[in-house]
This record gives sequence, C-alpha cells and structure tokens, in this order.
Amino acid sequence: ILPGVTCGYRGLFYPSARHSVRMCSTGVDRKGILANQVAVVTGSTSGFSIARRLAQDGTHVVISSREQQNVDRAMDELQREGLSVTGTVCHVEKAEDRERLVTKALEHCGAIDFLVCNAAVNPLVGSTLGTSEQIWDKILSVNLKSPALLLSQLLPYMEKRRGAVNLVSSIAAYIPQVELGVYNISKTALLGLTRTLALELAPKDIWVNCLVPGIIKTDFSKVIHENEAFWNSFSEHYQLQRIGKPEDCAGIVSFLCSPDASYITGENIVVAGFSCRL
Ligand SMILES: NC(=O)c1ccc[n+]([C@@H]2O[C@H](COP(=O)([O-])OP(=O)(O)OC[C@H]3O[C@@H](n4cnc5c(N)ncnc54)[C@H](O)[C@@H]3O)[C@@H](O)[C@H]2O)c1
Repeated sequence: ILPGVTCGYRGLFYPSARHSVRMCSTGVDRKGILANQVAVVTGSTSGFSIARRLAQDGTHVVISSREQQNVDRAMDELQREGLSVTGTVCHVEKAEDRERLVTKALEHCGAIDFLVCNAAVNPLVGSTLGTSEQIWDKILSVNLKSPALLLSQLLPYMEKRRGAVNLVSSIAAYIPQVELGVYNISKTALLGLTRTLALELAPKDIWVNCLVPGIIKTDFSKVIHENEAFWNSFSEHYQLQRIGKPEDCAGIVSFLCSPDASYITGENIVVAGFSCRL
C-alpha cells in the first residue's frame, strides 16, 4: 500500500460491495457510493478527471499511461487530494504492460470492479484514403483492439465481483470530421464493440457502456478548439454554447459504475451539448 493511501482490503476478495450500496440508490447522499471498489483507468495521467471523480466517489483507482513520469505526477497530485490512487506504466498495445497493470491492481487492491478505457491516439490529421497502413494499424490497435485485449486479461478477476466497463468513443463516431479519417472509424467501431461485449458479458452481470464525448477542452482536442474556423461554425452545430469540460464526462462514468446504472448496458451515452446533426 502506498504511503498515505489506504486500500483497506488488500489481498481479499470481498463479495461484491455493490450489493451493500444497491439499497441506497436514488435520492440519497452519493458520497462514497463506489466505496471499496477498484477501478483501472487507461490513459489517465494528463487530465485525469475520470480517475479523480471515481476516487472522490470512493473507488480505489489504478491510473496508467505510457510514461512513468506522467504516472508519478498524476499519482502525486491525486494522493495529495487524499484520494486512494496508485498507478503504473501501461502502453495499452503491449501485452506485458497490460499484464503489469492487472498485477498492480491486484497487488494493491486485491480485486478489480471497473475498467475505463480512456487511452486513444490520433497521430494523423488527414483523410482515410491517404492514411498509411502503419497509421491504420496504430489507430485501430490503440483505440479499438487494446480495450478488448485488456478486458480479456482483467475478466477473470472482474467476474468474481461483477463489474462495469466504460469504453470511450467520440462524437466523431456520429458526425465524422473529414480531417479525422481513421480516428472516426476507430471510434465508430467502439460503438459496435460496446454492444458485442455487453451481449457477451451480460450473463456475468458485467455492464458495458460507451461514453461518447463531444468537443471537450483537453490537449487532445487542441487541434480542433484552437482552430478559428471551428469556432465560426460551433454555435451553429452545438446547442449548449460552450465546449465541454473533462468534468462533464467524469460524472457520467461514475454513474455508469454505480448501482443506479445496474439496468443499463450496451448503451452509448452522448455528452456533447446536443447537435441537431446527431
Ligand atoms: N477531448 C475531446 O474533445 C474528445 C472528444 C471525443 C472523444 N475523446 C476521447 O476521450 C478520451 C480521452 O481523451 P482526452 O481528450 O482526455 O485526451 P488525453 O490526451 O488527456 O487522453 C488520452 C490519453 O491516452 C494516452 N495514450 C495514448 N496512447 C496510449 C497508449 N498506447 N497506451 C496508454 N495510454 C495512451 C495519452 O497519454 C493520454 O493520457 C480519448 O479516448 C479520446 O478519443 C476526446
């Protein structure tokens, strides 16, 4: 256990903690609604709003991304806020890194309840037909294949306690942007992956849903929100007259892991300020 971080039940597989909170679902104090549960979040060291919110709601969170220094910095910041967070390097394309992530979660927290697949890349701004085979492989590998492979490694542990999986797609799945080419396609395919996994995992009472963010202000979307042409047409396309904040997405992920969402699986939840083009 990390200094200053209490996991509380290291090495023990408690029966699903969800059952103990299921009774107090709607209309009650949500503080600690995810207490004593464990979440693994990929690509969670730059904005880390989802990791923070899950931890604020009581979850023990295992963060990860490609660079040790980024993992250390995010862990440090979240632990200073008194949150139960640990982390490790996990380049989601690498099987050994995914295995290390699983081991880390089990070592520190003894179980795994939730998986949030946040990591994604878009190495190219350009058309689909102008994309090299190498870039195709990279985008599909990180954005689409890795979530499924990581889940298959986590599943033996998640199914002991039931659980929730949250994939992260994009509004680009519904409203493709010409300059986002293969990225649009990877995010569209995630909608299909969500439904297929929901079907496969329903008998295990593991819920699989997909967050579909609109334009959210992060480094990832700089290429869009720092572009003047984008702002010229923004109010025409998005009805809430602002771009999203990472926190706008974090709460919905927490909700989808909570007992209040126990009859929701296979859904794509759009958090995008509404567009008539949807
Ligand atoms: N920001 C937006 O407007 C927006 C809109 C729609 C969807 N999204 C999606 O939201 C998710 C989070 O994006 P964000 O905007 O917070 O950006 P972000 O850059 O903060 O998050 C992406 C994370 O993925 C990590 N990552 C990339 N490749 C990785 C790999 N191979 N292994 C492990 N980690 C890897 C990055 O280091 C980063 O931490 C992504 O799936 C993105 O596609 C973002």
